[in-house]
Amino acid sequence: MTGPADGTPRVAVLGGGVMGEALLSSLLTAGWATDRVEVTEHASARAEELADRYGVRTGSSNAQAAERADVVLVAVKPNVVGAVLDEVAPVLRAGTLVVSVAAGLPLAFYEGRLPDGTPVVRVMPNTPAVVGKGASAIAAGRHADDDHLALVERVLAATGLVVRVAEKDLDAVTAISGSGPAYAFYLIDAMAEAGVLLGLTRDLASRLAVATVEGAAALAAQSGEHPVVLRERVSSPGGTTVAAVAELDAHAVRAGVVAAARAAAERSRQLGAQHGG
Ligand SMILES: NC(=O)C1=CN([C@@H]2O[C@H](COP(=O)(O)OP(=O)(O)OC[C@H]3O[C@@H](n4cnc5c(N)ncnc54)[C@H](OP(=O)(O)O)[C@@H]3O)[C@@H](O)[C@H]2O)C=CC1
Ligand SMILES: O=C(O)[C@@H]1CCC=N1
Repeated sequence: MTGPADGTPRVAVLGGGVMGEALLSSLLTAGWATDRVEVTEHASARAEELADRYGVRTGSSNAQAAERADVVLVAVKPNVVGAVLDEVAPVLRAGTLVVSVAAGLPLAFYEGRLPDGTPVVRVMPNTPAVVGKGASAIAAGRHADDDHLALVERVLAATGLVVRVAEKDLDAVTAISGSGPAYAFYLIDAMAEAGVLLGLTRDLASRLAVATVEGAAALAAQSGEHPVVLRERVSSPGGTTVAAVAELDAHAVRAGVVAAARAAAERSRQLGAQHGG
């Protein structure tokens, strides 16, 4: 693995949007010095905002940033990835690791556009990475070895859980953890709205909903018990919870979650076919 004397590879984050900023912030939290990270953005106002907030170099040239980098993190929308790869491919130094968070696009798409032998790793992160509570899955391309995966794990160290998967599983991962925070926010919003309907103030209902979902997730994680067991423990015979869960079943909420995840996985496959062909 190439890298400077201090062992910290130089990273270029291409695309400083929601996910690019999350990765930038986690790199700095993981100990990267500000002069080892740079970000490209084509909107100059956003580039300035990131430079001010994080003290890193920002610019608009993907090629210049990639040329200097040991690790190139692609964090643009799937429909822009092809153009960005065409910009950076001619200047990549041998051994530079390319890492992409784009949904759907297969590793073969990157390998076909980058110099032969370029190591590529796909990552599916999620937005709770911003608070160190993310869940990411990583999959290695043909030329990426264990050291490359270990480096990606180091890059993601401050984002939360990181798991290694086979590429074939990434559409499913995208449907569960990539898009999943939106399902949880949907539930939080619905619970808060219900609280308002029942007469609570919006502020109180929101705080209770957030703390309850956070607490339930922490209990599930720490106890290691099956969610059904944890749900049964909340459900007194003839009590309030069984009455509520019967309504969730009657409204097919479980089937709705399954259908939502299937739709997300299918959309991930479509994005790959649409922009990665
Ligand atoms: N958001 C999420 O929860 C997750 C997103 N992802 C993936 O992350 C990637 C980025 O998504 P997200 O951060 O949400 O999207 P954003 O739109 O927030 O970020 C993309 C950023 O890239 C900038 N950009 C566009 N074209 C270029 C270019 N040619 N060179 C440099 N920068 C450019 C955009 O600027 P401008 O807005 O001015 O066009 C924007 O700031 C996507 O591929 C997505 O699939 C993966 C997992 C989760
Ligand atoms: O909605 C999207 O396409 C991206 C990928 C996973 C989460 N957000």
